[in-house]
Amino acid sequence: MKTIEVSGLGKSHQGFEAVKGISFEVAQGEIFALLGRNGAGKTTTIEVLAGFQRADKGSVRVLGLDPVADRAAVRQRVGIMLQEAGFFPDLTVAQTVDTWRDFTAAPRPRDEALELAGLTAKSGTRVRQLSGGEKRRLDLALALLGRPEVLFLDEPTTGMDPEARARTWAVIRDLAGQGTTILLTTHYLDEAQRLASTMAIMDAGTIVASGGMAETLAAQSGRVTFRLPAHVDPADLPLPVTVDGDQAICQAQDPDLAAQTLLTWAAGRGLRLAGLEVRPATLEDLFLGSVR
Ligand SMILES: Nc1ncnc2c1ncn2[C@@H]1O[C@H](COP(=O)(O)OP(=O)(O)OP(=O)(O)O)[C@@H](O)[C@H]1O
Repeated sequence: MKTIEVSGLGKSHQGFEAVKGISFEVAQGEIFALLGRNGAGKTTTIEVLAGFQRADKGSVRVLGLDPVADRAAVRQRVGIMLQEAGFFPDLTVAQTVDTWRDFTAAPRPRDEALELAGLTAKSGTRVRQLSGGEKRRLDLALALLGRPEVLFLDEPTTGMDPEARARTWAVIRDLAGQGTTILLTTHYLDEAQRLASTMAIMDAGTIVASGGMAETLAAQSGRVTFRLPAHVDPADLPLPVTVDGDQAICQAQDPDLAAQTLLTWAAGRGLRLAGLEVRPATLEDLFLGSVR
C-alpha cells in the first residue's frame, strides 16, 4: 500500500471541472511536488486528500483510509498547511500554539514546534504583528504539532525570506528522513527540484508530466549556449543550433558531450566559443515545455 493513492480523481466546483481524472501515488517518506500554474487544480486536489471536499469521481486514500468517511482517524495522523490560515489576530504566537495543542492528540511541546518553525524569538508577538513569511512559519508549526505521518503543504514557503526558506527545506527533509510522507505544492521550481524526489505537473485539471524527479529530468535535453564566432555560418557547426541574436543554443540529450564536440570543432579551426555554458535540463524547462 502506498501512503497516498489517487485514482481517477475528478472534482468540479459549481459545474467547473477543476480536476479531471488524475492518478498518482506517493510512497512513505517520499517528498512529492504537485506543480502547475495558478488554477491548475493543485489546492482542490489537496483539499480532497485532506477530506475538506468530497471527490466527484475516482477515489483517494491516505494511509489506506478514506479522508471523508474516516475523517477523524485521518485528521489525527495528517498535518495540513493550506494557503490561507485562520488565526486569531490578537493571540500571541505562543497562545496560538497552545490553543492548537488543546485540540491535538499527543502534541509536540510548544517550544519544540516553535523551534522547528524558527519562531522561538516571536513567541510573545501578536499574530497580527507577524510578517507574511512569519505567518507561514506559524502555519508550519501548527501543521507539525501532532507529529503527523503525512504532511500536505500548500505553497509552504511563499513570502519567506531566503534563510527561512532554507530552514523550512531542512525541516521538510528531516521529516521525510524520519518517514513522514510529504505532498507539497510550490510555484518555486528550484524549491521543487531540490526537495522532491517525485513530482507531477498539472495543467487545467490534468497531469501533463510526472515521475521521479532525477529520472524525468535526465530524460530531458539540456543545452549548450555560446556566442557564435564572427563569420561562422551556424550550418557549418557540427551540431544543429538555434540562433538568438549572437547566441547559439544547442539542445542536447548529453550536453557535456555536445560541448566537447563543439569545442573540438572550434579548436580545429582556431576559433573560440566565448561565454560557453553547459546546463542540464531544469524543472523549469520541463514545466514550461509541459504547460500550454
Ligand atoms: N470553491 C470554488 N468555487 C468555484 N471555483 C473554484 C472553487 N475552488 C477552486 N475553483 C476553481 O478551480 C480551479 C482550480 O483551483 P485550485 O485552487 O485547485 O488551483 P491551484 O492549482 O491550487 O491554483 P494556485 O496555484 O493559484 O493556488 C480554478 O479555476 C479555481 O478558480
